[in-house]
Amino acid sequence: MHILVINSGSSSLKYQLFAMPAEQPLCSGLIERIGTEDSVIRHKILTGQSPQTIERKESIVDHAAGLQQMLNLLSDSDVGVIRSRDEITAIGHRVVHGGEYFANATLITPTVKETIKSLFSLAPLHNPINYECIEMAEKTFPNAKQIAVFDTAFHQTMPEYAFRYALPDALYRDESIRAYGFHGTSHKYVSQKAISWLNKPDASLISIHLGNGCSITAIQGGKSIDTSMGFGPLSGLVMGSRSGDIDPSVIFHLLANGYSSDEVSNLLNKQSGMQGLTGFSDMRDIGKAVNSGSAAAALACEIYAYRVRKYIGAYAAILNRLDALIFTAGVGENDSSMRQRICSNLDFLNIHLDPQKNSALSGEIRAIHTDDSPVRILVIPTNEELEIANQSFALLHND
Ligand SMILES: Nc1ncnc2c1ncn2[C@@H]1O[C@H](COP(=O)(O)OP(=O)(O)O)[C@@H](O)[C@H]1O
Ligand SMILES: CC(=O)OP(=O)(O)O
Ligand SMILES: [Mg+2]
Repeated sequence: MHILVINSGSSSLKYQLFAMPAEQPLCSGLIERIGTEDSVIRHKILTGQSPQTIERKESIVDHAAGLQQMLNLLSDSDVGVIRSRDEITAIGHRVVHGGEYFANATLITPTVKETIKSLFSLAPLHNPINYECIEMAEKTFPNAKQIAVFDTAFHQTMPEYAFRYALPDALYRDESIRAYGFHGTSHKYVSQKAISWLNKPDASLISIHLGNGCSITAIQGGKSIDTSMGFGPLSGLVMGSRSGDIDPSVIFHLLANGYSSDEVSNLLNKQSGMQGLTGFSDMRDIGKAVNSGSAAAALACEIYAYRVRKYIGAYAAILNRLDALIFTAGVGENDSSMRQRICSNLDFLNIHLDPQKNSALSGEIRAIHTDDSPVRILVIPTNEELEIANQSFALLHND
């Protein structure tokens, strides 16, 4: 059975086609910097003796245009890996916000689509794009089952004292205002890898997902017990273009000074974070700016790392034990200097990074702590697509 997975993030679109249940990837792709002049599509064909990569640099204006490119490549007469669209049995979609409605992978029906739509305002960078991808996939693959896997699902195990805000009770009871948490598919995938690596099912872990969006999760015995994103994917860590934690008083001040609520939302979601501090949202551009002596870029990196360190301290306290830190996603997997900044001066928590191991490059799971570090530090490449394919396969087989 072939399952196509579509993972649309805020600035990227990732996809993989798997032969299931073998978990064999047939092709995969990544479209980055969507919405900019220098978008890149990297499409990998994995069916031959050695992988073949097609790379194209061109302006891809939005996720729909990216998805169309992917669909053309999948069934291309030269490089395509499927002959007919009917070869695809199911499409697994990453959907960011499932509110309190979805704790598991779900078959997409018109009612499910309406619910995803009703959550647009809670995840404005994500749910509308996820919805658009679902509609395009339904039109292109009318015979395939469409399945949604929600970022919020893994965090449904958080205890009430962690997911409730100190707001009037009615706001939770009547309007479902609470923390939901995001990147759950990624935190689940990498924490299960860490548990296997440590051979410790009851491990206390802190999973640090640093992509364009960033979040950190405390995990006890394979379950999320707290996470830095909340009602929407805006709180917590400093991100590519999102502010992370700020005092809500800033919002009242802006509203009182002529900003509309849409303008405040745009400011906090798209013009803040590293983008606001440096003019760049991509950590590779920020790294170049630091190397060429930009004081603003260096300060922004300090702010970014400091926020992560504060959360590591907080989560070590609530876990009351720490077996491993996990770094994952675009920045977490690739940016050794950011990992170094984050892990410096954490000796009090028994976290000791080995600079040499940290700077080694590898696409595999790897340990970067010193030999005598009581807390392990792991870099684990996330694979949200494989996790979504597995959950979709399980749903179709009622496992
Ligand atoms: N080699 C690298 N060095 C530093 N940062 C990188 C590198 N590769 C990717 N990144 C960062 O990863 C971010 C994207 O992460 P990713 O997890 O793919 O994001 P998302 O899924 O949120 O779109 C980019 O914005 C970039 O800053
Ligand atoms: C929820 C979220 O922030 O997702 P992404 O990192 O893919 O933008
Ligand atoms: Mg992502």
